[in-house]
Amino acid sequence: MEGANENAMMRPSGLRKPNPIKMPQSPSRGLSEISESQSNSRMLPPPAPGQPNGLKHKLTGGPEPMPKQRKTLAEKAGEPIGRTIAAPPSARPVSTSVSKTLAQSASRVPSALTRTASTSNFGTSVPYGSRVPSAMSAMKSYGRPQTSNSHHRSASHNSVQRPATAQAQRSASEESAALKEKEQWDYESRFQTIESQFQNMAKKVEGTISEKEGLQESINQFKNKISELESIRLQLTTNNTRLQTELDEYRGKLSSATLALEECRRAHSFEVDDLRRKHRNTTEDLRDEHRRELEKIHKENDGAADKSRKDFVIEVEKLIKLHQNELAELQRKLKVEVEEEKSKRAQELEELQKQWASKLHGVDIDLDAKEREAQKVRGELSIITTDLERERLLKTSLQEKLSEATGNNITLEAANREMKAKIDFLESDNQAQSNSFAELHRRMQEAIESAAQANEKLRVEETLRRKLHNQVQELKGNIRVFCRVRPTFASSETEPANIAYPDCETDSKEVAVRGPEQRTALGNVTTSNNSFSFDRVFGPTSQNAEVFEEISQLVQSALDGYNVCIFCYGQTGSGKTYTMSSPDGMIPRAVQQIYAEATRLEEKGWKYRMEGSFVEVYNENINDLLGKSEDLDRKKLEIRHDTAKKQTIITDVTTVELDGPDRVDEMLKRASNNRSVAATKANERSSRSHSVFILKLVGVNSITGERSEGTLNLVDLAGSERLAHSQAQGERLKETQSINKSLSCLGDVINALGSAKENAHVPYRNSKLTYLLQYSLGGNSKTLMFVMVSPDQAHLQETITSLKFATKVHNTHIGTAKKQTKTKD
Ligand SMILES: Nc1ncnc2c1ncn2[C@@H]1O[C@H](COP(=O)(O)OP(=O)(O)OP(=O)(O)O)[C@@H](O)[C@H]1O
Repeated sequence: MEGANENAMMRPSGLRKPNPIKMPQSPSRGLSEISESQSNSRMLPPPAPGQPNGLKHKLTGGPEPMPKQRKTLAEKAGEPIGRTIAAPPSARPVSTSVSKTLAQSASRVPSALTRTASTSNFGTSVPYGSRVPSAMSAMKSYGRPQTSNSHHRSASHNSVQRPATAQAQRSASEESAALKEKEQWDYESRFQTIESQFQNMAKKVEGTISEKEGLQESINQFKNKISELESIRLQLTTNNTRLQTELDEYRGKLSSATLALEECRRAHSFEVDDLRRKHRNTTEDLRDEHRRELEKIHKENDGAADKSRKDFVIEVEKLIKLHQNELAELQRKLKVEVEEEKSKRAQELEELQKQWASKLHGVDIDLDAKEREAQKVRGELSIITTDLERERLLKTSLQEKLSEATGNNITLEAANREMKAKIDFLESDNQAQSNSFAELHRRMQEAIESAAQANEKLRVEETLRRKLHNQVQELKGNIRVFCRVRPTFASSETEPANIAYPDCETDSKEVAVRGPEQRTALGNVTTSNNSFSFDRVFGPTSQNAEVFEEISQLVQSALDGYNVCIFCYGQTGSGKTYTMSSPDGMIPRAVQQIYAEATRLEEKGWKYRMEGSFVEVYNENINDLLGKSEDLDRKKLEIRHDTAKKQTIITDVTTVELDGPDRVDEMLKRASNNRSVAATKANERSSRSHSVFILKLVGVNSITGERSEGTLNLVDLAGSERLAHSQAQGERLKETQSINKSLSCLGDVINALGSAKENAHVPYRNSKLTYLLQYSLGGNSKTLMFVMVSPDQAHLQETITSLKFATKVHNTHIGTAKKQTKTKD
């Protein structure tokens, strides 16, 4: 039993398990200590008779040597461990199955020989504990489950658990024995480790040997194959020689056969030529015979052919008709299709045209936009070019100025030097200069003060002048009458009337007109002497300037804030328009004077604003002479009165701000043009309507705070000839009637104004003219009437009538005029 245990305890390395201390062992523990390799060695079959272990050596085929007798642990206890491991037993039992597998694998691995060579020295070249990569990889590829390290780890693990089991079984009192036992177990674990390492190495050696065997086997196989191939080669060489001989024989036969064939071919060609010749002759004979027979048949068949031809023609005609019908049908269908196609195409074309047109339109728009952009760019370019040119010019001028300035600078420097010299000179007498400067300053102050006093005096005097002026005007009467006789024309067909100016050298207030001859009942011819007296009489030689001098006082009154009305009365052609609206007439002169006076008054603190409008009263309608000519007699203008402000307003009338004397010329021209356009409808429009030039003057004195609002009305009345004398009819009659009415109303108004009764009714509303001039006639205004007289004998009666009417006006005394002024609070 002990011997069996000893065998079981034998390790593959040949080392015995140390067992110096007798320990009770359990069967399970003994089993756990048996390694796989041990198990394998124990499972080997019993050795055959005559063989040490019953196995044959794989390479040599000889009997497997008996495993070396291993020393017991007690025997090896004194030997060093490293030596035992470094020199493992050369002959190790090898597992047959493993060797076979390795040999088979080696035949598949090309580098097996190399590896075999390297592994042959493994036992001596690989030190303890080192890893051999090739051996390891080989082992891995053969499906070995564990590396030497892992095996080592499991062994270590077992060694740790074992003392714990032993410790559980020992008694607590034998501590020293336990210590010894522990040391012994340490040795045990070390032996186990060494054992497992040995096993790994043995396995590696086994693998290498198997590889070697496999390779040897392969070499033998190759050798066999080479000998086989050598025998095949020898056989083929023999065959080749035989075949070469045969080939030579066949070549000889072939040349003889070729010669025979050539001869046959020649003979055959001769035969063929003969046959061809014969055939040609035969063919010719047959053709002649056939031609003859054909001619014969033709002759026989001509009749039948005619008939069949006719049938054929009929058939063809039928077919043609059928074909034509089909063709017509097809043409009709084709036409319909063509029509449909055409309409379809036309629609498509239309759509395309529309699309194209829209595209074209878009392109046009784009083009326009581009063109505009181009124009804009061109404009900008031209502006830039202009700017550039200007800049260039500026640069040139600046350069010139610079050179000039440089010159000036030099001059100034020279002057400066001169001045410095002068200053140096003057500084020498500085005190005297200062005194004289102070004296000069004092004198200047005195002069300024006296100028201010003078200005103040002037303002006071201006106010006084206005007062005195008004008093003078009042003394003269608020309605004055001037008479003007126009010169006779050389071209005049009538005799001049007998008009005398008795006091033309002195006062020029009287005019004497010798009346027409009258025959008395006794047959005597007498003439009446009509003498008239007015505020002023202007003879035919008088000029507009002279006339204006007299009325300029009234214009001044308008500036001073009075309503002034100057009107011309007289028959057609007596010179009313000439006096009023000619280039040097009253209207332009009045405006010029107003401007001159307004400018003069500016230094006295007055600032004037002037507005002008020009209307006509025609057939009791108000027309705007500064408006559109086509609006004449169509556009209705209304007269409104502001009773509080005593002002007259005409609705929708054109008002022009007269910011310069030239503007009045424009106004007069425009009015004249409008009237001439209207004259095409009714002859001599200016003669048949009253024109009223209205100039509103608003002045403000910024020093005194005074404010004045005056109106200057310059009225050119229509011709005053009597209805009986004018012999007018139709439209002209209507015109004349309205003129006479308005003139009559004017007389009535003046008469009413001159009546002694206070607050007497003044019939302004009876005519448009008097209604328009309501605030310019009467107590609150200054009125001047020009009675214009024709010097012609033919107009004598009208002249006397006009002069009588003027005398009536002159004899009217109108109340005191009131100034339209306001003062600042
Ligand atoms: N003082 C004058 N000196 C020179 N020519 C004059 C004078 N007065 C009038 N005339 C001329 O006499 C003509 C008629 O004058 P004007 O047209 O002024 O008359 P009128 O009274 O305005 O006539 P109507 O009533 O038709 O307008 C014009 O050719 C004008 O130049």
